[in-house]
Amino acid sequence: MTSGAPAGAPGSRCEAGGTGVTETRLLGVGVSHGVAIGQVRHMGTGVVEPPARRVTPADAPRELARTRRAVRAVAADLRARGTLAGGEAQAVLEAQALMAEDPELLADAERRISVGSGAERAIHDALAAYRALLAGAGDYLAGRVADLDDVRNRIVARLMGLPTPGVPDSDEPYVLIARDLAPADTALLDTSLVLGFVTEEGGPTSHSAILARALGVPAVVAVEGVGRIASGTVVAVDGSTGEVVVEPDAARRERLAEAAARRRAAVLNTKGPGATSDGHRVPLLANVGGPADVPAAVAAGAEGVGLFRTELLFLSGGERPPEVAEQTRVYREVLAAFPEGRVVVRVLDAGADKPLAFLASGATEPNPALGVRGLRALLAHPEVLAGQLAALGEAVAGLPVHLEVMAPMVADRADARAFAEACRAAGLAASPGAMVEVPAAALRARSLLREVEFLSVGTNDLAQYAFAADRQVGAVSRWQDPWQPALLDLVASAARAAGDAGKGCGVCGEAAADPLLACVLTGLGVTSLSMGAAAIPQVRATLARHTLAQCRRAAEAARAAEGAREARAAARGVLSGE
Ligand SMILES: C=C(OP(=O)(O)O)C(=O)O
Ligand SMILES: [Mg+2]
Repeated sequence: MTSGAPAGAPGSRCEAGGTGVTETRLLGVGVSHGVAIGQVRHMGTGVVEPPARRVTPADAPRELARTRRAVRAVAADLRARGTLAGGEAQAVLEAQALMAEDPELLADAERRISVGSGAERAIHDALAAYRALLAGAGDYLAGRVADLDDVRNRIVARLMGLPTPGVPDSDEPYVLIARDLAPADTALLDTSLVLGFVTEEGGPTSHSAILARALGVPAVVAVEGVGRIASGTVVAVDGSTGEVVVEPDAARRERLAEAAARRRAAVLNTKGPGATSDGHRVPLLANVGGPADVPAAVAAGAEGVGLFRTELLFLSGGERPPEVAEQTRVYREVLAAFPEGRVVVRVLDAGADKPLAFLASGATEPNPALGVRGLRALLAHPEVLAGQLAALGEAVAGLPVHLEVMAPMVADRADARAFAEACRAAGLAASPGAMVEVPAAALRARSLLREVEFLSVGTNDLAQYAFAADRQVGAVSRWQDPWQPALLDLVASAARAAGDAGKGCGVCGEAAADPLLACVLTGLGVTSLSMGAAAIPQVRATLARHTLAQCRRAAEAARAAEGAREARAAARGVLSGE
């Protein structure tokens, strides 16, 4: 058998032979690290096509009542799943429940019933119209189509008396394959049975990917043709390289199992603060969305919080921002969990994929990701920013924690100055910082650092804007790969400027959760890494195996490569070969 280096674009297929056994290797995008080997089971999310049953006007009230009951039951089920799952998943499931309960949707179904459609057909067609609107919106809304399809399948299945689509029944551990995993399912995956998962669609920042990392389950997304693998077939999933090997031969299974055991042992044996093997400190921090995420961060040994996404608090608040007292309570809960630690709170990042009615400009934006979002929205509504900074000031009073505050979507020095001035005006005793998410900010980091005390690179958005590749769209996931050398160049520019200014430059995007890339980022001069808690132990272990000089050489090799796959292979070559 010849394994060879991964070749081709994500989703490409190659045969490998050599010992008489033929394997099929599929390539996707590895989004959650680790290796899983096991039998395939498919997610039961096939579209249920309801019959075009005609009903008489006399039956219409009964059909409408059935529709209402089904919608209520599905929304309640989604909320119950959210309560069980907690954290980031809960907000996603709540959003799905709201989709199901949308009054416009019910009104459309009612219209269809009144002209003779049965309940299941009416809701199916009403959701199809809604879906077409979302898919055609050409922006972040298109990324919600999978969530909407899941809502449709659940309501239609309930009306037709079919089992709820979702995770397959199995007593044996398995590798889950799906077109795209709906949040309702990933939230409740039994990690003792699900060895890993593979999806045909999705990208590194899709819900499936984010939730897989939160669960600590190996995952590969954007694997073309994976839906055709028969149930029961054994596959090996490598969430680090993005490889899915169908019917791996004995030698490969052994190699992968050994590598997985080595990684597990390294994780168990590496404790303490983040550092390279020669003692260069790189604090490992957690990304949190609120107090619910804190226990996992503490358990993983996070040295603090590098990104507190405050949007969740605002997204659940409805028409108005949450009261200052409520904000203060929530912030204090997170701050109190890290005495003597560092907690970086990001002020509200609204707009684009996180729309909030009370911050909308009123004008419809043709491309919200390039519109009034992040800091731009806050500067247009200074009272919201002032309320948040006031709440933070009250929350930190008397606590020994080292609080830092940063702004999302800073584009230039004027933005950085406006944010630093707002912090000063609020009398907040916390260092102000700027997120580097816009290429202009990375290129002119030096100028931003005249206004703020630190930088934090958000690689998710930085990749989106550097490559003009919407982070919600699986079809452009190749450009969202944080190993893209152009992205590494931008990170290097920000880190060098911060180093020259004697200030810190962290990374808090998903890139920091990739253990190999964490070494490369360290080599580029990044001074702290913040990630979902589940990734911290593996990143700590990998960093502890390499010196700073090795990390620097790996960074140089990656930047010299022509593409993301080549960059990863080059860095791997340097780090495993030395
Ligand atoms: C950390 C980031 O912010 P978010 O994912 O919340 O937009 C990023 O863009 O990398
Ligand atoms: Mg961002």
